[in-house]
Amino acid sequence: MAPAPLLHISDGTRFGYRTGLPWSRQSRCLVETAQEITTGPGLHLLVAPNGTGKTTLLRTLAGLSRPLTGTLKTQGCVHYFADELKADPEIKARTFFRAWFRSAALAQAEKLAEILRLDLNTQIGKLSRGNRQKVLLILAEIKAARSQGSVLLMDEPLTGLDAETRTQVTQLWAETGRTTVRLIIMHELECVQQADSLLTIAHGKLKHATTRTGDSWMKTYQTLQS
Ligand SMILES: Nc1ncnc2c1ncn2[C@@H]1O[C@H](COP(=O)(O)OP(=O)(O)OP(=O)(O)O)[C@@H](O)[C@H]1O
Repeated sequence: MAPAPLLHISDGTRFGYRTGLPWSRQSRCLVETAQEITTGPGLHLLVAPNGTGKTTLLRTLAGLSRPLTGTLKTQGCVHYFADELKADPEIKARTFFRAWFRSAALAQAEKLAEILRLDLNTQIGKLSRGNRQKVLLILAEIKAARSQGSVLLMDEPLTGLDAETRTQVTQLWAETGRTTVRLIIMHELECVQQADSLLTIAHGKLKHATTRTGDSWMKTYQTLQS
């Protein structure tokens, strides 16, 4: 059996970007860990104000850039999804899924489309923003489910979805895929009933809460930010 997926960030790891010419590179740190952080299978939310470095952090965890200092460890198959679906606008959603999946996986994708009220016969370019996000969400779910232990990193996948769908999706995340580490950047914390932890960036430090403060993750977020 494959080991459980996990995500580990050592204490003192710094995330940011490098500027300047190769012989005079300068590092700009956006966020650093104030504690060692380990997340196992479950739903983990990354919520922080605009411009604090969430996307930079997620891209670094996905291996698309290096941390400025420190070490990261991911165990499992890492899937990273940026905030917008990149696909040929002329193909129908159904054709898109047929290109990715076969048999049982395709049936799961079609089932999920039905649950989320996505019309598979519309060209991707003619879908609304929210409906395009559903295509991305379904792709992510099925890809993660097909791997033996996945680390699923998603950047604002709920943007553009209506309130009912947001609640539906966050419930689905909480109830399914206990073999997947999901780290999700979002701003829509009010729609989350269940999650396993919350990460936030406050004053340049990455903070991690594994239990709720009070009766909501929103309250936990406010406490960590204060
Ligand atoms: N390679 C780079 N070169 C220059 N600036 C950069 C680079 N990477 C990130 N930044 C800057 O760092 C800041 C944080 O960016 P990032 O996209 O990680 O924030 P964010 O928290 O995801 O923001 P938002 O919530 O608005 O999506 C931004 O001001 C961005 O322009």
